[in-house]
Amino acid sequence: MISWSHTRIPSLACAGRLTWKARGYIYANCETWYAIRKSRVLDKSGVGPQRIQFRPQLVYGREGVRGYATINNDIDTGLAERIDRIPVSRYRNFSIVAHVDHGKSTLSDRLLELTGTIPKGSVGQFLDRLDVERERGITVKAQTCTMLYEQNGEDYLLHLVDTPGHVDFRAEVSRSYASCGGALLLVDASQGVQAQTVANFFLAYSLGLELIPVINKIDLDHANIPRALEQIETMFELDSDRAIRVSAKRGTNVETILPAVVERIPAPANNIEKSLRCLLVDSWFDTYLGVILLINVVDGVLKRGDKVISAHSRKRYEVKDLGILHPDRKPMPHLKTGQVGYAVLGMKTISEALVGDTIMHFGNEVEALPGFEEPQAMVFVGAFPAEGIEFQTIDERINQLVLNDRSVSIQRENSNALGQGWRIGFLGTLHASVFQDRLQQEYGASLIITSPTVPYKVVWRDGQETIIRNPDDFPDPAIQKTKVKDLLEPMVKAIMSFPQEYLGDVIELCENNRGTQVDMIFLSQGNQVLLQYLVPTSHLVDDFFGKLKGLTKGYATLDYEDAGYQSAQLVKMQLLVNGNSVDALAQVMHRTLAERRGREWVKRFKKFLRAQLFETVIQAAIGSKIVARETIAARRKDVLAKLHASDITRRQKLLRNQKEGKKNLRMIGKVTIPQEAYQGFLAKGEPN
Ligand SMILES: Nc1nc2c(ncn2[C@@H]2O[C@H](COP(=O)(O)OP(=O)(O)OP(=O)(O)O)[C@@H](O)[C@H]2O)c(=O)[nH]1
Repeated sequence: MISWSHTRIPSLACAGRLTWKARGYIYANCETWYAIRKSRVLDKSGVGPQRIQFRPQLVYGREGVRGYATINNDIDTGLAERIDRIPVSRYRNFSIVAHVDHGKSTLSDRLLELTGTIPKGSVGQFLDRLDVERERGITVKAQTCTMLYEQNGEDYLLHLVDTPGHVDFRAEVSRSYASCGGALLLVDASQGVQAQTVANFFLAYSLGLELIPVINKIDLDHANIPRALEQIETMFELDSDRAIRVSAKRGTNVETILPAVVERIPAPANNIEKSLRCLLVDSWFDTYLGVILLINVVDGVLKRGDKVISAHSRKRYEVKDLGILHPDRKPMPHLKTGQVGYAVLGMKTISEALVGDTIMHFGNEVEALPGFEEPQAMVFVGAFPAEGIEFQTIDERINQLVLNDRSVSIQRENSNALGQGWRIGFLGTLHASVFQDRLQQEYGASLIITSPTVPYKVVWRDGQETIIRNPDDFPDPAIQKTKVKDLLEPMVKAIMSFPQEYLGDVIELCENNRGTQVDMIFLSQGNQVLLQYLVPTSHLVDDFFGKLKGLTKGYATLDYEDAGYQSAQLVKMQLLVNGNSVDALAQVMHRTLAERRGREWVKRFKKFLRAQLFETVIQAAIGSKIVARETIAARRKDVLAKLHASDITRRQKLLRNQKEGKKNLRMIGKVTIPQEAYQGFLAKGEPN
């Protein structure tokens, strides 16, 4: 019988020579795993490599096999000197931007292979390191990688950023643009320009980035290269003759990309003599090292042991470690102007690392860099532990996850129906579902998640403004009458792209969702339409994209941007069970939707609520006004079961007593709402 023991191994930074008994699993984080995979794994006699199996989170070997892997954490002086010899004029910082699934991560893999940064045939989509990214095939976090590229006998230092394509993660894209001189604008030849290609293009263009159009997936049978070329020319006014045609999957023609990068993307400005200014681009938490920062050295040189100060918090730190991501952390003696790399300053919590902050030399402080706007949560949900799960356990888990996803905002909340929980804010619905998946995947936690809600704004008569993230906090009609001046709802500008034949249906969908048309452009000789509508965010998060895809047989793509607040007739609808409000289910909505939704709600909740011993009344109410009502008859206990059929007086007495008893019950009794009723009501399906 095999008995497995569990051994934790130190992370790369503190590991020198790693030995383990392969009788047990060794848990390793992704980077350590990759380092082990690359290092030679030998058995005791040095014969190896042994049959060791690798998976991202796990390294394990056959029973009885002993082995060791050597992980080198010293500075690779050869590499450091090679990088040092490269002048800043031969640095190129660029990102790959595209619509979802147009092949950014696949192309990144090819470029990493071409430059020898990763071995050929590595695990696909190398820069998508999170499990959830691999499983869903989407990039959630922007990833940076340094590559060395030789051309005509000269070395170039390239910094590549693989950005997420999905609109929820747009903040990641704009942050990564800040350290880039240009971008590869990737277009799938079979799909052509899509909504997010347009949005990403305008973002890059507004920042003055040099764009190189790349047509990908030319290997596909249904690739339509002329259409893609025509679209980039008419839409973006980019010279289609200079577009590069590749198949990232097969590697066809990808070798022409890097020479174009070298030729067309400008080097970062050379400010090596200036005082140090590093822009904090990203941060993440490592159990062993604490907070790791991704920095862009805008001016000067940052060295190990340097004393630095944060422009934002004025806290002082010492540089404990720094280096490049190649693709894992490779320690270096210093990072120079134009370089993008990691730094460990000994920060204990992620809240110390404010993205957009400027790090400067202590005692030589200069003007801070402009920084970034923090992305605002666009959708909120209430989350509550399911029955049998401790609040404290999940609380720790959720906070751990938030450590690595700063864009998630979290606050504790209390519900009369579901107990203690959290109100969690996300950048969008995909972001919310990715986060839930991560929770379930990484911790196996089960949660009850309430319907998504958007942040409404209340303007009070005294001029103050409040953002309402929890529908329960929305002012009641009585308070509105006396104290509220205006109620506003958040809006988005939705950009949709789809074949023209669906135009009528899509316009109807937008109008039904209280949309206002902004613009309409016909592309590809009128075959493709680019439609822009102003839509309330609450409608967008209510599966607008799902409905759009359904109408267009999956051909439509959607992108959106924040369009501020607009005055609206808003009401809070509550669900009452025997007169008691179920706070976790309250929702704010437009007045015109209230009656229909109210009727749907009470019908739906009735389906999931089991009959009680007394009559149960389910109502949808706006303030004191009831808009819909359903009744569940009392569950009748058969009090006559043991009675002889002919005993009529006794029979009537028993029934009379039962009726009386129920009356009392109704007065004092509380409806027991099982958690499955909430779960069922909030989920999309029907009861079993
Ligand atoms: N046939 C073909 N498929 C490709 C090519 N490039 C990428 N793909 C496939 O397209 C799908 C999406 O590729 P990814 O590289 O994950 O796309 P992405 O743009 O990084 O996706 P997000 O990170 O979600 O935005 C994968 O199934 C790839 O295998 C190509 O040149 N030819």
